Amino acid sequence: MDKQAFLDDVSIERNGGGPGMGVQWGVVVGPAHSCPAKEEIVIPTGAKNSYLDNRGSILNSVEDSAVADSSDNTVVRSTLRAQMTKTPAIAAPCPNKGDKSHSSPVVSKKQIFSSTDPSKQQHETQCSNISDSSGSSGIIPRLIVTCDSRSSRTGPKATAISGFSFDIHADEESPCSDSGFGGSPIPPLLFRKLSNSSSVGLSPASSFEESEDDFTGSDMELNTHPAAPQMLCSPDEIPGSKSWKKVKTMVHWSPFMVSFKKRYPWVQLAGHAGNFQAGDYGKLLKRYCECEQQCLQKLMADPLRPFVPGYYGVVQRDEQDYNLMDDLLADFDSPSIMDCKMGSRTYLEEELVKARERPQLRRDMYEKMVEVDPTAPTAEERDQQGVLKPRYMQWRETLSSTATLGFRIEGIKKADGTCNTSFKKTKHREQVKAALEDFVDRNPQILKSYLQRLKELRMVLEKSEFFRTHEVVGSSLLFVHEETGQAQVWMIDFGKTVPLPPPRTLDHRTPWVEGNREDGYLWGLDNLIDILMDMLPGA
Ligand SMILES: O=P(O)(O)O[C@H]1[C@H](O)[C@@H](OP(=O)(O)O)[C@H](OP(=O)(O)O)[C@@H](OP(=O)(O)O)[C@H]1O
Ligand SMILES: Nc1ncnc2c1ncn2[C@@H]1O[C@H](COP(=O)(O)OP(=O)(O)O)[C@@H](O)[C@H]1O
Repeated sequence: MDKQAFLDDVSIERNGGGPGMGVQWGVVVGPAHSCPAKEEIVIPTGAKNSYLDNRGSILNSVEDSAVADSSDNTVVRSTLRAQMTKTPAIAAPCPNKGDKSHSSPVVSKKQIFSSTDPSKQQHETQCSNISDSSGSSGIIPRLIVTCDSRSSRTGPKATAISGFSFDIHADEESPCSDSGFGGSPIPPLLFRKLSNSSSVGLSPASSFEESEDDFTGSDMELNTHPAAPQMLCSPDEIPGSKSWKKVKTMVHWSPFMVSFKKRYPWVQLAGHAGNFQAGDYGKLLKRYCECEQQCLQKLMADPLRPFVPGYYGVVQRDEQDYNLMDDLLADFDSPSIMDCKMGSRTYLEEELVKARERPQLRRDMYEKMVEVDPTAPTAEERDQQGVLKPRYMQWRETLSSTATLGFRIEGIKKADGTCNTSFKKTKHREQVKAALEDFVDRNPQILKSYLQRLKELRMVLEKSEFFRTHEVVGSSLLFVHEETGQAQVWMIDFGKTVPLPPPRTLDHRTPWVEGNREDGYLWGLDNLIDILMDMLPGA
């Protein structure tokens, strides 16, 4: 079986049998805040799709596996692992796009691959209708004031309070930055990021299991369902366990000619739940966001190309558009992963403007705030049980190292299976250093590899036309290494990376004042490199 069929629509064809014969789907679902799967639900093949759609919020970090039962029926079991991410999303519109729906060009698979050729990329930037805010809106306070405390909250529907719209259903918001800044309406309960401190977030330092391998049928048609990156997961499948490998070896030599090839574990460390699906082998589908599409497309023709996931265009699955990109974990067997959100600012300037024009109170953000620090909300905010998104974002920035170092750790998952997304208060240099030391297990080789890669990245960033001409906000560096010493870093998440109106450029180091659009990305990278240098033996 080729890679194409891998992780595509499922049909298992036994020798002489029809598609789907004897297939059952066992979906193991765990609570969103804990990694290991808990409860098992067997779903008939036909029902799987809608089930998965409905449970999109738990569809991350999953893998495929197959076993052959004693009666020679091939059974595909799908284990859905609760993710380390935020709540579900259906689409991911770009910043400054009022319309959450979109009609993007959907390309065929042939087209997808031709789109990787930068010379053929003719798609003009559509995301550039972002006004230059400098000087256009008069005096703009850096910190957004909260609502009038005399206002009352009247119920679950959006309510106007002293000129603010109370947006109780934050879940209705776009994951691509629009939300809470006067964002546009989208279907209810579809979008929201799951805070790692919120009730739907992850428990800190949780551990989880990963299936090591996967299977393909070389002599039979086997496609896994697109909506379900899957894994087999049972309580005894602890990391490093070889028992499952044995089963698969057995299947490999079964009369059904199932063959296996190496399958890597996939983990989503941060971001919006339900945003990702498995693509063909080594590829990921990320829910479509026009801004991200534009960025990735341009990046394929920029010197930064080796530092971002390969991008293959827009694909449609179950009437949903996705950006198809490389899965950066594909070349790793047992990776340790870290997501660092770069920059000194985590919201776009245009979002501030929107927030002033159409302020919306966010109860979910208020709750996330209170969960971390009950004393954080002002009296007014307590009264309103809501905060404005910019206020929340700025609070997060000053609570963490974003404001002081220009980056923050969002999550770490180590090869030993432990994961930690509880870095909201990791603020000071020494705290960050301790977390980084733990991440690399004080392994100087890994440290050096990371440093080399980051220095290369910095060099390329400094000469990248793309970087110079974009405000890069909310983008992360994804660190991936394994014990062998292999260590890589990539830039990911361009959902809030927007072009500047020509001929403006940024140096990404100048401190931000509203209007200058600076994002502090390189300042953060300088600090990150400096801390890592400090960790070198003898430093
Ligand atoms: O990390 P926590 O504290 O949960 O806060 C999140 C992050 O700041 C998200 O930024 P990022 O996407 O850069 O991770 C942001 O998404 P966007 O600004 O992208 O939309 C979420 O806004 P909402 O999606 O509006 O909830 C916000 O709730
Ligand atoms: N190309 C990729 N390859 C592997 N993992 C990825 C890739 N892109 C994202 N991830 C995983 O998903 C997480 C969230 O990604 P991100 O793009 O920030 O999502 P969102 O836009 O929902 O915030 C990352 O922390 C990482 O763990």
